[in-house]
Amino acid sequence: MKAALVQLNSGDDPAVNLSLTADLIESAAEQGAEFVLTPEVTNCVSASRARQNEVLQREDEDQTLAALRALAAKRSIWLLIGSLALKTGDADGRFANRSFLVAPDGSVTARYDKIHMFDVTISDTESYRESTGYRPGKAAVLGDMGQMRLGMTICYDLRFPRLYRQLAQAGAHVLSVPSAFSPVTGAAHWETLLRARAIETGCYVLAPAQCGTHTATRGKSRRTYGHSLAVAPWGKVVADGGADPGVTLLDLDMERVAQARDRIPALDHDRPFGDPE
Ligand SMILES: O=C(O)CNC(=O)[C@H](CS)NC(=O)CCC(=O)C(=O)O
Repeated sequence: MKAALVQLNSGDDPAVNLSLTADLIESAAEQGAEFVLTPEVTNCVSASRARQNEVLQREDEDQTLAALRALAAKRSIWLLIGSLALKTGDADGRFANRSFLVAPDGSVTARYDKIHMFDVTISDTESYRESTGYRPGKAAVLGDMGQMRLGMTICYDLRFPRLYRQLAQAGAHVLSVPSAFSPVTGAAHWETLLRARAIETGCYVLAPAQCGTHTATRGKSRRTYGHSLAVAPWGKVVADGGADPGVTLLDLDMERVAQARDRIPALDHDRPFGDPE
């Protein structure tokens, strides 16, 4: 199966982001992609709670979701919408950071809310408090794509290997990690962590990413690392989206999943052990 990673530089206007995203998905489909993946917060990258309250919608009213479902159906492709920022109706006003797996008939077959929140101080000038704006999900999700199963994760989840192991042991062949990684941690950790998750699980790892400089909030712009990556089950990087928005194609070969697991059956070799003595 041919897959495509869509790399975006989403701003804080969902209508503009939708139009750019749809163009890139169309281009991927033109080039033969049957499975297209977009990054975390495809619909809106903004650090302004006021702006988010103004432009974000609930899932049942969200224009991006409706339009991308229609596009998947029109092109008859599988589509992973890496995530959408959505209103939830919760009393505390927090949003959901939710990933959608859309089938070629346009139906949503799986949805996953990001579990691990990026509440991190990277340096004196750079910190993130994701849990202020978003409510964390509580459940791991495996999407059914017929011949293969997709373990759905988002961005900072990447640092929690237990989630990936459980998804693989529950049947995942492919793991999605749509992201908006920081440039600093991206340069230091991104490729290594993605390759490790692929090697540990014998899964393909598909990580479409946000890139570049995003809309500024109170004079402070946010930057993301780019380099959408695809890693094969033996650990080789088979696609790299570079620094700019665009589409990167790759082949998914389920034989390679079986081969990697035959050679190193570590997924079946867990043994019980107690707390460290
Ligand atoms: O802010 C939003 O609207 C959506 N959420 C994100 O972009 C999140 C929280 S700021 N980004 C990450 O998880 C980056 C993780 C990362 O960079 C690392 O693990 O090193």
